[in-house]
Amino acid sequence: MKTFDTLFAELSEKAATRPAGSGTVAELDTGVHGIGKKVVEEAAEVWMAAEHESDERTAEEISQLLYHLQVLMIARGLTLADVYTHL
Ligand SMILES: N=c1c2ncn([C@@H]3O[C@H](COP(=O)(O)OP(=O)(O)OP(=O)(O)O)[C@@H](O)[C@H]3O)c2ncn1[C@@H]1O[C@H](COP(=O)(O)O)[C@@H](O)[C@H]1O
Repeated sequence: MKTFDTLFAELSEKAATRPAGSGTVAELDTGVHGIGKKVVEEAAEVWMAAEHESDERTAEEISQLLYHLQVLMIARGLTLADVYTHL
């Protein structure tokens, strides 16, 4: 099963090698402004799912929020350690 850390490694590799067809590369190319909008959108979807939908749908929306947060971290050049130090 993929974890937060293994997804981050995968996305970092995509950012470095920029393979054709990667949604991550396309999202990175929208910049911090575009990625930030996705983070806010997914956060709202997490909230709505938690209030009104199933556990599975809520977990799915949370996974999407985590994905977009990781893309934002990579766009800003942040590492996992940069974030973990604040946990
Ligand atoms: N985990 C994710 C992931 N989560 C979310 N997303 C993207 O975020 C979008 C979800 O945002 P939207 O709300 O716009 O989508 P939606 O169709 O409305 O979906 P819902 O929110 O309504 O469920 C998806 O369509 C994907 O483009 C993801 N895109 C990629 N990954 C993983 O990232 C890795 C690299 O992906 P690529 O760069 O595309 O190769 C792979 O392991 C992927 O599984």
